[in-house]
Amino acid sequence: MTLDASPDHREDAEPVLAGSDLHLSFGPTPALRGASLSVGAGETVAVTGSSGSGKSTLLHCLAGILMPESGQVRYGDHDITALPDKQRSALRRTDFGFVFQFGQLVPELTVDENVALPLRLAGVGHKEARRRAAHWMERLEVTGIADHRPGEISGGQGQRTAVARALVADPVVVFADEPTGALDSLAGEQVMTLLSDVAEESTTAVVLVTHEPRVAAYADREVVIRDGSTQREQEPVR
Ligand SMILES: Nc1ncnc2c1ncn2[C@@H]1O[C@H](COP(=O)(O)OP(=O)(O)OP(=O)(O)O)[C@@H](O)[C@H]1O
Repeated sequence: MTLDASPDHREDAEPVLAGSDLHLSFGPTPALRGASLSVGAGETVAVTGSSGSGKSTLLHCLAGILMPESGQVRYGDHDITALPDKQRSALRRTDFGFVFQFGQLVPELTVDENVALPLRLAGVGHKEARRRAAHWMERLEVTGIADHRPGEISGGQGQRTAVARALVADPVVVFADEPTGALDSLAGEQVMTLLSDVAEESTTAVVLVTHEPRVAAYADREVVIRDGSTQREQEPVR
């Protein structure tokens, strides 16, 4: 699925992705109780809130990983919540990128193989995948460790590798769940600076879950979630 998401139309354009009035419980535990969030092309939206407030659950619903019990997630012409499993999985592979708290790199593969992996899985040839991976490794400043394995690199290098991997297939939306949560502040700032620069220069929309105000400050907008309900939208405090 390809969306027209020119950066020139960021301000007024339809959101690229919009979840509205999402509800989801895990057994007796309500995780989302009326959560809404939209993100536009080239925009970074931070989801903040205390532990257990529903941030990750909201991200997972927006990304089509979890199905809400009610509410909609619009992506282009689709309601993701109405798509069959197979189509939602395909959409995640082709249109979305993911960065998690612990990079979740494949330990047996080198940095450049990890970055190229989404392209290889999508059937892109070896040479072309390496070429495109090299571009993103340079952009995320991990070229010097291209032939290292995840066990041989620092946490910050690992997260920058994970960001390069999330971006390598030119996703429309990147979902980042506490991408700096396991890093010291300097390494975290480097990851966030690079991620927000890339989003700013491109049409990539970023949904960023964080409990750290310093990380949320990199976003264009902040959505606060409390007890499963999104509270208000605000400019992040810088
Ligand atoms: N798989 C699950 N099974 C049962 N309960 C869950 C599950 N995932 C989340 N929950 C519950 O749903 C609520 C919201 O959890 P969620 O992980 O979305 O919060 P969060 O804001 O991301 O928290 P944190 O900042 O601690 O990661 C919590 O009460 C949590 O215990």
